[in-house]
Amino acid sequence: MTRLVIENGVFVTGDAVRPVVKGYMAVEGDRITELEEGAYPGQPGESNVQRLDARGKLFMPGWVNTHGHAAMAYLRGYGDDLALQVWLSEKMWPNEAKFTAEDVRCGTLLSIVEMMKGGTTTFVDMYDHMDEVAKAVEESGIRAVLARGVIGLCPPEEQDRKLQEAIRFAREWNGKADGRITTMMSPHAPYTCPPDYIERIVQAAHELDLPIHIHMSETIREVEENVAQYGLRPAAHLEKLGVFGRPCLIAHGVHLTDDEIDILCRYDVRISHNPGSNLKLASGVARVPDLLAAGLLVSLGTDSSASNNNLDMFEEARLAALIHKGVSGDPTAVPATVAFRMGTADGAKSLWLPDTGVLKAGMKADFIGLDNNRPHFYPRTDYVSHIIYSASAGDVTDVWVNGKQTVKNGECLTLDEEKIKAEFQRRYEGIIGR
Ligand SMILES: CSC[C@H]1O[C@@H](n2cnc3c(O)ncnc32)[C@H](O)[C@@H]1O
Ligand SMILES: [Zn+2]
Repeated sequence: MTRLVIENGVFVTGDAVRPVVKGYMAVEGDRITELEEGAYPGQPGESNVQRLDARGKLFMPGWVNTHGHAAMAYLRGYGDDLALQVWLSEKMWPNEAKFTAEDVRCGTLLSIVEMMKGGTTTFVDMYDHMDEVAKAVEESGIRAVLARGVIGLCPPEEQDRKLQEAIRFAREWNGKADGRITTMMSPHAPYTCPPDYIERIVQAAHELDLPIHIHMSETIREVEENVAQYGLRPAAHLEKLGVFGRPCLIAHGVHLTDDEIDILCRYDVRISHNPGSNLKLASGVARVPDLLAAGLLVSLGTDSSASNNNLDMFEEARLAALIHKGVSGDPTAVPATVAFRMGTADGAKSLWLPDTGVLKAGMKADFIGLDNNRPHFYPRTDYVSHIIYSASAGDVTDVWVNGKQTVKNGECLTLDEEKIKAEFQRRYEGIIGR
């Protein structure tokens, strides 16, 4: 087996024991095997070693994007400046209904190129035509946690069909692509899935032993309608339906009361914080400092490029570090170190991926290299501060996932970016004209 040794680099590890290592990192197969200070000593008579001089490079764990809908790239810049319900029902859903499986494949590939080039090594996708998404993940080399999102506002036969499809997809793809794909069950939201349908999805998640991913409490309107319709706020409603009896990741969680935070704590529910999408749709600002103080696991997601409008996790981490300071008046509300952890280690934990999100011997080799020689990386002071407050996706030069390089010198090695962009634009024009 070839051993890759990246030497003379700066490694921002995400590991509390050794946050920064100036030295070398060895990778064998899909794992990091060594991460040590100083010069690489070599080994007597060593062969099969690929040595990479990383002078001027800064390495960190790849970003973990815990919520999104990759194929919605087609709707980037379409339906801007609207609130969630109007945006969904008048702009997104009518156009998404026209997407073919092939459209989803190509849209997902475009988003994967964007994510990988921007330093994301793991992403969550909740969508339709998920076989195509899984194939795109397999081909690209990225890691993903995938779920067929189901909306139950339809006749019973269609509900059944969607649920069966979600079950089949989740069963068939879990652990595939060398273990890079895992799956979840995903009722879209309490306002799009009737209670009995959610209960059936929960039952399926129990049978498959899989987590649940769901949008929850994104807008005030949705919370008020939940109370009006079911007499409960969303957290109590989903608790009653058994959703939190499974490992669960909720997207958004913007409008939560103290009692709801208590419910989420009781079940160790994970929260994907999507600040960019929440700001753009004017949904509000999640109580992240309170969620963190309560001991909840909070990670970062972009949501789709139709509500963001990019998939840049540097931006999401910076927004998380900035908006909670602005809203609370407390400059320590979300420090840079916390924003970094939310986008990396806590993202991985939120997805039940214990072997990624941190650079350390024994972990999966999911990491990114940044050009550390750009002006905004000076002075050489606090690297985490520079990553959160100064860096951007364009600084990423190299990406490895599961020990394989997927981006080199800013070029995607596994996918043909130019071909994907050309096909994407052709398909976009077809979708809009349909
Ligand atoms: C059933 S597939 C996923 C579904 O989710 C929709 N969606 C995209 N962004 C959001 C959001 O911020 N809140 C709720 N739903 C969202 C998307 O349009 C798909 O139909
Ligand atoms: Zn979403």
